[in-house]
Amino acid sequence: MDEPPVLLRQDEVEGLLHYKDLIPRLEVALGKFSKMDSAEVIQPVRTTVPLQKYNGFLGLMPAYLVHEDILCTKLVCFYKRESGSTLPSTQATVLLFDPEYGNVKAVMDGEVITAKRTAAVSAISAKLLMPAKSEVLTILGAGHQALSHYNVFTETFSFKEVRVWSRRKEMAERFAQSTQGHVTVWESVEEAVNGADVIVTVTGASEPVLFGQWVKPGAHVAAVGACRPDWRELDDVLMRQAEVYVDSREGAIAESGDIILSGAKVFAELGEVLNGTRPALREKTTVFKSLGMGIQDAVSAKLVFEQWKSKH
Ligand SMILES: NC(=O)c1ccc[n+]([C@@H]2O[C@H](COP(=O)([O-])OP(=O)(O)OC[C@H]3O[C@@H](n4cnc5c(N)ncnc54)[C@H](O)[C@@H]3O)[C@@H](O)[C@H]2O)c1
Ligand SMILES: O=C(O)[C@@H]1CCCCN1
Repeated sequence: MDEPPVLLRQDEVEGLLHYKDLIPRLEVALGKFSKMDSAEVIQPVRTTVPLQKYNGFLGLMPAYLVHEDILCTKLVCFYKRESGSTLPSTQATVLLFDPEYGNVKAVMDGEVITAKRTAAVSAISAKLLMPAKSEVLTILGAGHQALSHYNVFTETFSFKEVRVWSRRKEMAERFAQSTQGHVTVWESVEEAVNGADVIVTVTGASEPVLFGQWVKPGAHVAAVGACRPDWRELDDVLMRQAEVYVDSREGAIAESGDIILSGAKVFAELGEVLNGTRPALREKTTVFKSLGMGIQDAVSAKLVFEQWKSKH
């Protein structure tokens, strides 16, 4: 307990955190979260501190998984950046504690954890909710989350076609050059999503970029951006015509502009589907509205720490 915390840099976390280990643990954690049992999982809705001067927020994301004895918090700054800005839109650090003594066991980069656990949860949503025969994946946005989503979606599923759109075409082209498999670049969102079975929205937009009239009936949308109550990625038509799933109802009604401003009803949490207490309406148009949860960072951090310990 008196040992100083281990410091794990981004490249170390990258080498220690793998989707095949992460996804099953996230599924267990999401299921436990949705049982709403505070003897099992304690996770307050994230606290946000506005950084108005810089168009951003500091988010504090503590969580305690009681049975697994994982106490963790992520500290994440996120910003709305102007087009062409070279500044990062997210910077995160994760602290893993010894819950008995209260000391910090590890301080680790939170960028890779945020990228991988968010994409992994979207892949869980797609596994449950995308059409049984899904051939076309469209990614809207071409940043960090776009790449982690591309990686886990192509690792987990077999799409025939992967498309990307970004508000700056050169960024979409750069993205397509950086991926292992073939990705086609599209100039408009409308064309990019035409006929798509799965659509991932990973933009920094605060106004809708995806409109319901363009979305194929029965498609699945994993909506990852727009994490403030007045920010949108999806329009009212899509929000009202889709069955809406979330990671946390409490988080969604506090933080999601797409849900609050459209008046859409939340059908279920992903954890409820995993627990079998709410159905996966795969044949309907579905939206998974992701906001991100502290327990996702906690299980990721524990995994990284276990892997690191097994090598030292
Ligand atoms: N749900 C979660 O758990 C979670 C976790 C991390 C990040 N996020 C969110 O995901 C989004 C993407 O994060 P990232 O790390 O990939 O960011 P990034 O900065 O690496 O990429 C952002 C992408 O969005 C595009 N973009 C920015 N503003 C836009 C606009 N107004 N209209 C259209 N496109 C726009 C950029 O061109 C870029 O392609 C952000 O909104 C971020 O807050 C969500
Ligand atoms: O859950 C997260 O880590 C992110 C941080 C940035 C804003 C949206 N949610």
